[in-house]
Amino acid sequence: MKERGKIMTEEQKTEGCSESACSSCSQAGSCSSKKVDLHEPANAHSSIGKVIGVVSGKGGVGKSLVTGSLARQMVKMGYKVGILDADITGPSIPKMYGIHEKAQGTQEGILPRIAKDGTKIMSVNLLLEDEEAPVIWRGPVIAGVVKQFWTEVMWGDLDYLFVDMPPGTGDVPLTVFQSLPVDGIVIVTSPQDLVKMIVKKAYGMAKQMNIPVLGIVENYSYILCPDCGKKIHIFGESHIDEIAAELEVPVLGRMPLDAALAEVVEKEAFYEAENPYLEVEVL
Ligand SMILES: Nc1ncnc2c1ncn2[C@@H]1O[C@H](COP(=O)(O)OP(=O)(O)OP(=O)(O)O)[C@@H](O)[C@H]1O
Repeated sequence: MKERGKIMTEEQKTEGCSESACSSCSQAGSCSSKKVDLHEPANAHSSIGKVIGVVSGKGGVGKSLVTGSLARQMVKMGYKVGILDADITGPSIPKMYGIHEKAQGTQEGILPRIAKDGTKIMSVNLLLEDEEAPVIWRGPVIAGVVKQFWTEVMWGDLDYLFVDMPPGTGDVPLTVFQSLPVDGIVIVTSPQDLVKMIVKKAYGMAKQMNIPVLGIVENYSYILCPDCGKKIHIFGESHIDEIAAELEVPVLGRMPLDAALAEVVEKEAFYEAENPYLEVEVL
């Protein structure tokens, strides 16, 4: 199926035939170019409503914080939520939620850890002997682990599974997009001009994989002066509206650098985090 150096889109996987053409084609029975579904089956003990990827074109823009915030929002609305930490070399989700115990396994799969607000979490840090040990694995091994977080983790009943992706458009996002039935992605960005190009790369990748972009979140948009309440745009003027209009996707929030959010992460108590800057109803 794979062509060297090319991402295969859903259309390309059918090698030129459209799905609707298949049913009326005289060679339908013997044809080898039928649409191939590369999605891996979830674990038999998982029943997952929507899978939402949280991506960023570059590192450090607050992707994990946004993943957690989206999860919190859905938990507060009464949904059953999980977070699959696909950021294998820089996992931060378990620590944010104060989880340091290892995940347990049974004959049938691996059990995610459950945070104090009920969010189910799986991360490589829940499997490593020493959570501070670096993960020095090659791309295909990392991608394989992410796939196992889908096929071997017993997620149970979830309305939403958020996938905290590693930054960029490398091996792991590609594996996630190809192997998991991702319903949509949220792109996290920061205000610098350079980011425009980077957002377009993340958007372009999702587009090529036929995955809807649900919206963009701009982080580090401003700081609020504690004395006069004025918004100070430390990274310069925002380009988010321009980008969103060009790509025809909604802006889901503009987050300031916020001491309360930083504190709840430092306290490892994200299960009680409030993020009032995201305008997300239902994803
Ligand atoms: N709006 C914010 N206000 C305060 N602190 C923030 C904000 N956004 C992110 N941070 C803090 O900045 C740090 C980096 O954020 P985070 O880990 O979410 O980034 P990331 O994009 O996931 O990073 P990486 O690309 O390395 O995975 C964290 O300590 C986080 O708590």
